[in-house]
Amino acid sequence: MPLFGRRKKQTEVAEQPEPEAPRLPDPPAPSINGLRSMQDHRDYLLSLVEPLPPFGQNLIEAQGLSLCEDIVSHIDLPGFDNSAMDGYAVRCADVAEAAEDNPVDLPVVGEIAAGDGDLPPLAAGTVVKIMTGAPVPDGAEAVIPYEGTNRGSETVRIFAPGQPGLNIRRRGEDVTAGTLLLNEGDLVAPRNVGLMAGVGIDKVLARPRPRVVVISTGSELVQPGNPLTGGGQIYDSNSYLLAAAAKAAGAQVYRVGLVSDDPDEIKQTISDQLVRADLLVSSGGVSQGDYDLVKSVLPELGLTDFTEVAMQPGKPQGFGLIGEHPDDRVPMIMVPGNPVSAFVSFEAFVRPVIRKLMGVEPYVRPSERAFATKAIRSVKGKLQLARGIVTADAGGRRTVELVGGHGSHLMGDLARANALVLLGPETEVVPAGQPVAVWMLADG
Ligand SMILES: Nc1nc2c(c(=O)[nH]1)N[C@H]1C(S)=C(S)[C@@H](COP(=O)(O)OP(=O)(O)OC[C@H]3O[C@@H](n4cnc5c(N)ncnc54)[C@H](O)[C@@H]3O)O[C@H]1N2
Ligand code: MOO
Repeated sequence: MPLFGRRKKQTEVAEQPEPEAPRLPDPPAPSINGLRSMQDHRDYLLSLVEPLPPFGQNLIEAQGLSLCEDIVSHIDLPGFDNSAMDGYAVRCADVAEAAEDNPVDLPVVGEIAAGDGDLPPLAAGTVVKIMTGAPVPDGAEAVIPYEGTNRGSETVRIFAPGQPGLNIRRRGEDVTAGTLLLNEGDLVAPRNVGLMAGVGIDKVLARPRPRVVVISTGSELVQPGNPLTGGGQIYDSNSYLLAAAAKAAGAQVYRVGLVSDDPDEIKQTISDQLVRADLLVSSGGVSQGDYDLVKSVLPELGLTDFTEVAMQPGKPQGFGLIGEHPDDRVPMIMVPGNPVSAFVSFEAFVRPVIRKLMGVEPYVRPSERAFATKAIRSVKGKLQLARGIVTADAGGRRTVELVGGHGSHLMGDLARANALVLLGPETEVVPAGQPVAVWMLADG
């Protein structure tokens, strides 16, 4: 029997490709003069963060948060018929003829205070004293306030008639059991907190406030409250500015403050903060300078994207997903150090990301319209975010005037402004009387 020789299979050693180093998804291509547009950069950052998972929040904590459930009342409000006035609960027939010149005397058979229960019905020909909020007994049809009586204790003299329902707040006239009070996605306002407490709810499912850690970098920086000891020193305003803005946007803020231009200190500080951050925000060190270390050091801590955006101020921008483990990476937005640039970058990028983490739409501040009182000049080729003061004229029409110059160090002018004026890359001049887009900077 022929032996069919079997070729010994050659063990093929498949070439293993080098595992690809993890990196951020491809950023958008430059679209304006070789730079990335503000919208593209913002959309890119928004695509890289997800809303935080919701959990049960105490009512007070929930104020300002976005609900992740519908809220239904399980009780009626009011929960029972009750008196709207301090006075006497009566049967209408007993006081039908009562008037200033024809008082009616009736025996007072008891007193009901707010909180009392198990009440006997009101017998014909009698009244009962009743306080505001106290339950109205069966049989009583109206409440005559003290002011329409002689306030008697054993017997009361009544000078006014009462129609059925007078001064009685009916069970369920405000809210009935089963009513939808709030929808998933609604923001919880203080009055909603009151309503939910009023129907007995103490916890709601909502996304938490993002924990935002704010760091400013720069060896020239001095903590406010301390003296400036050397020439060239300045106070760290950015960590305060960014922390305050993040707080106003709804975040829970940890202001770490200043870190000097030392690579190890920057790395150590950022690594130490990861554990308590849903978002890191740093200022400074993202431009071309020899000591702009954020840009050179951060790639060692995670996946980063440094770019230039076609906007002024706020051109140099950095973003990262920081941390070693893919599941644990924390987003970080690195804004430029000039204070106005830092603030404008906050409005353009950090605020939308905070809102996405909170699940609060719209993520982007809506542009509104205001009419230039004087001609506004702009620099072509970049989106200018100039500082402006918006006022309503006599007819209620919004007008806007620029405040200060274009310099991104002009903090005084920024503080005087109440709006950012958006002048597109094509704009050279907006003639007086023409509309421009503005972001109104609501304070608080
Ligand atoms: N050769 C180039 N130089 C610069 C460019 C460029 O394209 N080429 N871009 C300029 C622009 S635009 C900006 S914006 C800044 C951004 O610089 P950095 O993000 O690297 O910021 P720093 O150099 O650290 O600081 C800039 C400026 O801001 C002051 N600063 C920084 N931190 C604070 C703080 N916490 N509180 C107050 N003030 C702060 C700092 O002292 C500098 O004056 O780069 C331009 N240069
Ligand atoms: O971009 Mo810088 O922020 O113009 O001053």
